[in-house]
Amino acid sequence: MIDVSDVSKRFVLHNQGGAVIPVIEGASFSVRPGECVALVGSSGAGKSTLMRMIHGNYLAASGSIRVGGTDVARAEPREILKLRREVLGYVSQFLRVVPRVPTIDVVAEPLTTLGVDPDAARARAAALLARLNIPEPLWALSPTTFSGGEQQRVNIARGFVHDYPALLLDEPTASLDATNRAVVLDLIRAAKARGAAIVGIFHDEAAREAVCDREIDVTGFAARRAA
Ligand SMILES: Nc1ncnc2c1ncn2[C@@H]1O[C@H](COP(=O)(O)OP(=O)(O)OP(=O)(O)O)[C@@H](O)[C@H]1O
Repeated sequence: MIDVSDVSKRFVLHNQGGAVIPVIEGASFSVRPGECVALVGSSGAGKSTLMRMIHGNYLAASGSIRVGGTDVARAEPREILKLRREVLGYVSQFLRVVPRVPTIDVVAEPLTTLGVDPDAARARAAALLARLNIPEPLWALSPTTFSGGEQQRVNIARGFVHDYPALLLDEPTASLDATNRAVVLDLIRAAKARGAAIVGIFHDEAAREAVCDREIDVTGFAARRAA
C-alpha cells in the first residue's frame, strides 16, 4: 500500500549561503495493508522528514513514494490533494483549523468533502468525539481554545472519521491520559483490522509495542552530513 523506494532528501538553505543539509539517502521500505510500522531513530535522523515526504509536503530529491496508485514524489499538487482526501489520512501533533468552525464540523469535514450526507457525517463525528471523551457541550465550539490534549483528540477524530486505506500518525498518544490513550490504541487496532496501512512516529514506547508490527530505524537511511 505504501512503497518507499530509494528516496533521498537534502535541504538547501538559500538564506544561509546555500548550505546543503543531506538528511536521507536510499530510504526503501514497504507497508502492507493491515500493517503498522513505526519510524524510529535518534532525534534529527529524519523521521518527520520521511513522514512529510510520504504526505507530499516535502518533495523527495530522488526515488519514488507510492501510496496506492499514486507516486507522491512525482504527482501534481491536485493529485496529492485527491490522495489526501480519499486514501491517505494524517494525524499531526498540532491542530490547524479555520477559526470559528465548530468542532463537530471540523471532524465531519473529511466525510462531507467526499460527498457523504452532512447528517450522516456529523453522526459519525459525534460518535468519535464521544468515544474520545470530548464533552458534548464543546462540540458546537471551535477547538482553537481547547486544551492540548483535547485538540489532539479532535485531530485524532478527524484522522479516523474516514476509513483511509493509508494513515500517517505523528505521535498520536503524546499528550493523552491513560484512558484516552487506550481509546486511540483501539482505534489504531481497528484501522489495522479493516486493512489500513499505517506509518507512525511513537515516542511512547509502550504504545509502539502495543500496535506496531515492525520498526524501521531511519538512522540507517541517514545521509553522510556534508557542509
Ligand atoms: N525544513 C527544513 N529545512 C532545513 N532543514 C530541515 C528541515 N526540516 C528538517 N530539517 C533537518 O533535517 C534533519 C532531520 O529532521 P527531522 O525533523 O526529520 O528529524 P526527526 O528524526 O523527526 O527528529 P525528532 O525525533 O527530534 O523530531 C535535521 O537535521 C533537521 O535540522
